[in-house]
Amino acid sequence: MSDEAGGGKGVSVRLDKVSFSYGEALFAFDAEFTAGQITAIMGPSGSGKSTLLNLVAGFEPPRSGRVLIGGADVSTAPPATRPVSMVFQENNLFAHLSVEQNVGLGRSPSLRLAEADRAAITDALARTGLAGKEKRLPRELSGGERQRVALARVLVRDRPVLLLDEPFASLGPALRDDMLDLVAGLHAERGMTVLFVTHQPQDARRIARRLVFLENGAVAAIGTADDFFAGAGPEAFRRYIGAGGGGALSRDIARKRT
Ligand SMILES: Nc1ncnc2c1ncn2[C@@H]1O[C@H](COP(=O)(O)OP(=O)(O)OP(=O)(O)O)[C@@H](O)[C@H]1O
Repeated sequence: MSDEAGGGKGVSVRLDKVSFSYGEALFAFDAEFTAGQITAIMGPSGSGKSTLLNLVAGFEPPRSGRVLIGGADVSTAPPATRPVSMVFQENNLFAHLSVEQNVGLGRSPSLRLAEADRAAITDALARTGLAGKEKRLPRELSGGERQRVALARVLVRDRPVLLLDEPFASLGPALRDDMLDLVAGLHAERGMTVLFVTHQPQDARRIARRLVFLENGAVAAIGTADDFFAGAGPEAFRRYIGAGGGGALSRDIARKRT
């Protein structure tokens, strides 16, 4: 498991009494994500996992409360100005741009690239196993390769916060493990703060130290992944992952009042 490794370059992410709504769907998030750690965000479909990431990324503005990144209030800051990279399940790439151009966007939105940028892109492509595929278009890649391109872009952007919204959900188990190991390797080297939305318990266990469990648009519990998977999470979590009931709530897992 990778955690607190690297140069400690990650910064904390805090949702301070954030409220938000999509019509009748209400959200109330109050949570802190520790700098430099990988936190898995789990919860039933519709519980608000993507919404939470969108609030951090700035794709949605809070109705009230504050979003703090590295202690700075970014609640009204546009997405492009936030110190954040994000990888989605799909559609991370521009279809008409080559692999190297898609990665280059991580350095310059206008693709005006200096020599140092080009060197960083070449390095990122090598590190993600994409050397030789620089000129291909996204449609000429496999699903796993496309996600590698997205991770190469994360590498060249080098932001202190990485948001992963089920990035490997459509990949098979072995490939998913490879990709998770790649993320863990990047994290070990860069020490960024990672918020990792996943429905897969084994994926959370593989790379996350902490776990945040959402229910009905709010944080229901926070604790270490080890405690959650040792059966100490709330019953709703055990139901969610399909484990049997029973077991007391660990004192190390803070159950949130909703
Ligand atoms: N753009 C939107 N407009 C209106 N409602 C939305 C929008 N995005 C999400 N919702 C609603 O908000 C709720 C939370 O959605 P969200 O995508 O955050 O859940 P999730 O936990 O990520 O779910 P899943 O595991 O299925 O991806 C759902 O009821 C969803 O229908």
